[in-house]
Amino acid sequence: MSSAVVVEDLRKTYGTVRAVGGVSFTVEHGEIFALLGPNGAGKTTTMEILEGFRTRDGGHVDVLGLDPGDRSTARILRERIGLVLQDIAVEPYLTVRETIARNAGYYPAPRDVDEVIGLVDLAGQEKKKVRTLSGGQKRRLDLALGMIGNPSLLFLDEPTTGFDPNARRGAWQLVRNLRDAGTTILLTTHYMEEAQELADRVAVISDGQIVAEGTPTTLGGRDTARARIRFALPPGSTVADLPVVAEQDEDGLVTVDSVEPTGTLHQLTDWALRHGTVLAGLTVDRPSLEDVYLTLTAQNRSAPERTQERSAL
Ligand SMILES: Nc1ncnc2c1ncn2[C@@H]1O[C@H](COP(=O)(O)OP(=O)(O)OP(=O)(O)O)[C@@H](O)[C@H]1O
Repeated sequence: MSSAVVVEDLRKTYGTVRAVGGVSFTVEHGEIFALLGPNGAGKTTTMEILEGFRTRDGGHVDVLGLDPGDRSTARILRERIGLVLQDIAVEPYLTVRETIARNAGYYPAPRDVDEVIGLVDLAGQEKKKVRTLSGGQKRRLDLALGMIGNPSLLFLDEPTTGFDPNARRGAWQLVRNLRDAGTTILLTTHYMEEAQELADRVAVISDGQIVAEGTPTTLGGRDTARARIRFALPPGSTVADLPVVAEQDEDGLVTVDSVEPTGTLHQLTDWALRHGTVLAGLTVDRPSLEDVYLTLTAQNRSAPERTQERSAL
């Protein structure tokens, strides 16, 4: 079976602003794919083109075997995708149940309304008018509207913004359950933890271009990056006493960067035991997804400035 979404060399410009400058990626059936990127990177523009809400200037796009720019198949596509957008207009004077039931009527084979109310954890709130919902409850209603049509492909644009930590974890489980039941999910998020927890694969988009793509654990060489070993310098010792090269910060914490942490740790713990001391607060880390993301997007942001500096010389 072909991929759920294929994007090749997608381009979109608004006036003089290049929003998307040659983006390519694929989303396989049954996976959760996350687009990460700073404000204005081009995520929403990309999503809107895939959803059929925005025209493209160039490139090839295939969503569930259809071209979202083709008006003749727009209705078929609309029935097979679900949308959770950043700002969904809903009738404020309808109740939660009425809103979900009304949207169910737009699809040929919708999910059961009460089942969906339960899934998004709005049971007990179904008689509330939409205008009285809290921000997080409103967002859960958005999720309900995205999934009521039983879509093959669900677009989630910053799905958990405004959620408290418990609600966020609940929403993550719901999204995983949808994926496990066969729904393909394409999401944007600003929360690295969300991408780490949910995504099978991520692409980082910066200034209209994809700067890295991979699994949350391997993105940007995270898995092979140097490990960072940290601990408190034992009393009476200096960094020069340690058996490896180390740096000490003003709080007394020692940092050792290592390409081979097993051996380095062995040297350090052996040294500590021989000196009858401990490496207090010992931790071993690789760069977090956020570290990698910040490096990737900072490199991209600073590139035009460097060009300017060079040209000023
Ligand atoms: N309708 C529009 N008209 C003109 N420029 C636009 C329009 N929509 C977006 N842009 C511009 O295109 C660029 C990409 O915007 P886009 O909304 O796609 O980014 P984003 O990655 O979704 O950002 P955010 O994380 O803030 O939602 C930005 O420079 C933005 O100002």
